[in-house]
Amino acid sequence: MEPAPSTIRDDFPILEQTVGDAPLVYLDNGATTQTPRQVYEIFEEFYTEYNANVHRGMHELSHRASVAYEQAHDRLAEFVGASGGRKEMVFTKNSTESINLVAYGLGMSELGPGDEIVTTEMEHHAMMVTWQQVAKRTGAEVKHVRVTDEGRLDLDHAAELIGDDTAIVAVTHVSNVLGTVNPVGELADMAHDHDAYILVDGAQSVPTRPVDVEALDVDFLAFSGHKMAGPTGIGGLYGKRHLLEEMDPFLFGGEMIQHVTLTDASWNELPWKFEAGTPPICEGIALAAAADYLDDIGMDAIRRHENELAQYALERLEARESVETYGPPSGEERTGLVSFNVDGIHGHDMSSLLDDRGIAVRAGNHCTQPLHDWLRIPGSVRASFYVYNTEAEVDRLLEAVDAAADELPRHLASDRYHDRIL
Ligand SMILES: Cc1ncc(COP(=O)(O)O)c(CN[C@@H](CS)C(=O)O)c1O
Repeated sequence: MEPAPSTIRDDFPILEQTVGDAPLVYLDNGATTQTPRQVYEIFEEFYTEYNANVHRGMHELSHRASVAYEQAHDRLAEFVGASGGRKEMVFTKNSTESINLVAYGLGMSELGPGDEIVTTEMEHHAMMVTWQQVAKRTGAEVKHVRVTDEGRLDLDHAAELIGDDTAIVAVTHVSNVLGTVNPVGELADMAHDHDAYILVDGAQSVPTRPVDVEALDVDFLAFSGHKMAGPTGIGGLYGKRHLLEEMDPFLFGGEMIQHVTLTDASWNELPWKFEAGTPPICEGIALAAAADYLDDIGMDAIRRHENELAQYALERLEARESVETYGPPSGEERTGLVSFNVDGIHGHDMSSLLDDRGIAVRAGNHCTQPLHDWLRIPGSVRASFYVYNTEAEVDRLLEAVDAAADELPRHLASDRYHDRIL
């Protein structure tokens, strides 16, 4: 039996507040999700009972912290379907750092002139900028798979681009703007048919649907804890064990070494080789609690709930003549987000008006400027849902969108947000 959002909401006291004189409607989950008591209570337990550094102390507290931190790696490996446990799960700060770990550990060391990196037009800057910089520094060439008019990847174009010169395919699993769910298993087959690696950006998929890295046969998967009901400052990189064994670290220091002389060093075993210095210990332990929390709801139940809310919102937005929506049309499964604009109203004004009504959305380019250039818009308004959101909250959003069309002078750019880069 899937717990209803109403019972889930009891785990998120933050949602019970009012903003201005309206109950909070938090619809910015694509940026970061809220954290249930089952996760934030980990912090009190850790800092009152067993806070200590890991792998360094020969004492009880350090032992308990080390065991919990190590087991958290095993738990997150299990969460994404990795049978290799902690040997295939590196904790990082976030998806961005996970992607950069592959860029430095593999891209910078293995790519050169003649090699090609295939990515897509819908990538977040964490992928877009990282791989363009790898190309600039190695002489490799970046190619971008086109996005169709309906916001899907053009797979025929992908098949054209992925060839014998392709060294790595770097693709988002789910678009944080379009809501599109990309066929990364198919793209992995294309990459492997040409002996290329595939790195998947799972920032918006790991929190919202079942992800099985071995069934998909991806080589690397990046994700962030704060997008999956976990804390900020912790993320993960799944990597096939043999690939991580072959990769060199790019952060050096304590913890990641085995033996050090004045002139050289040998590396620690996986995953510690890639976790230099004191890690985010409690954050990692809390992330395992977040994985437990989401699994208790059920990742397929979350996928269904996300899609249902997105369809509910999209159908209603599509029905409004003054509203333009982005991504696949209603009826086609998507993740729990809808990006849109209301004719003549700047996204920042819309976001400001919604905020006045207690509704938190995001407006801007959502760290996908090339995608917005392709959409020929300066930005978009994005409502993104999670396990605790309800249809009644979508109704609040739509009522406010309708009110904006009447209340806001057209083309008035409010100065409240314009000086902020969103
Ligand atoms: C597809 C995708 N890929 C990478 C990232 C980066 O996640 P970090 O935890 O910040 O490293 C994000 C984060 N997107 C947020 C912040 S820009 C959004 O509002 O859409 C993402 O959506």
